[in-house]
Amino acid sequence: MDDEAVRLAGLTRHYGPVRAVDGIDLSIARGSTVALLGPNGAGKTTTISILLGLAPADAGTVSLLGGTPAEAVRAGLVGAMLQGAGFVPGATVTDLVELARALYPHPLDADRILRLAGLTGLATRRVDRLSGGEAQRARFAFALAGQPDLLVLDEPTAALDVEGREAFWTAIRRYADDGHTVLFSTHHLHEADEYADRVVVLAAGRVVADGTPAQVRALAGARTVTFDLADGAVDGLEQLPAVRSVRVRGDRVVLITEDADATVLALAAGRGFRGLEVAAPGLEAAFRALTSTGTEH
Ligand SMILES: Nc1ncnc2c1ncn2[C@@H]1O[C@H](COP(=O)(O)OP(=O)(O)OP(=O)(O)O)[C@@H](O)[C@H]1O
Repeated sequence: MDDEAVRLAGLTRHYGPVRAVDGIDLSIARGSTVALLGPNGAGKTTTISILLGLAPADAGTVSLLGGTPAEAVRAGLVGAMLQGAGFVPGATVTDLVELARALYPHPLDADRILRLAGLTGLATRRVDRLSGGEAQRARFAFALAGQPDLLVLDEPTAALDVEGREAFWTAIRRYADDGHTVLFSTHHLHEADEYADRVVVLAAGRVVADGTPAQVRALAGARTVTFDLADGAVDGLEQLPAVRSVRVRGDRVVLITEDADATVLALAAGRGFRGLEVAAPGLEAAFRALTSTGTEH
């Protein structure tokens, strides 16, 4: 059996001048839980839509569980929870669950679906009368119903309160522990860190970091150290401890470091400088800077 659940190659999608997805290559192993982490507009939803066969790509290919997205969906191998997906008005939660079960060859038991999604007490409630968080749980129930090999969740916890989030992640963990593949998108580093075994960071339609939660957390802790060089000598700056990138603009130097204290101490021991500033560049800027390695003048 193919051990890849998802393979994206050279995926590209433009909206006019906007490069929503800009050449994404990604392979996801079966059984893994992968977070797509990125700020607003990073391209998460577009990537997920193309991956599921819901939107076309301008270029590139998608393979899901060894087939095309349409084949994988038709075979009932994929379940998805999309942002703001609508419901049939007037249907109850149970109707929704039964509809979802009817679409798949090996659905979960209806009671189990309701329990996993935290909807047992709301089984007879009309879906158009659910709160935002409850509706999100109903979308989760729909995604889970067919017991899909691959579960794709676009910002699944967006409308959930703290309790709802905890229950949701407990259910996801249980599902992933049964050997299923889970791909979810999020804005929140802590969610990616805590619940994924691999974190893929997107910014401006590109993969800018890809690693274990610990690796991505280390990158997220990066700082910029900015200063004017007293003697103008830029040689050796990239050798300072913990430095990941060096940018020089005239006399002004911007270092990205994973340990600002160590970098500044070594800098101070070796050379003169003025106007030192240390700042947290924010996740996106840190990831971008860290992925453009080396010295830039
Ligand atoms: N239908 C569309 N028409 C025009 N531009 C679009 C369309 N859909 C997305 N975009 C643009 O493509 C880029 C990527 O959007 P996308 O929704 O994929 O990002 P995202 O990472 O999911 O963001 P968010 O976290 O805000 O949902 C953004 O600049 C967005 O404005």
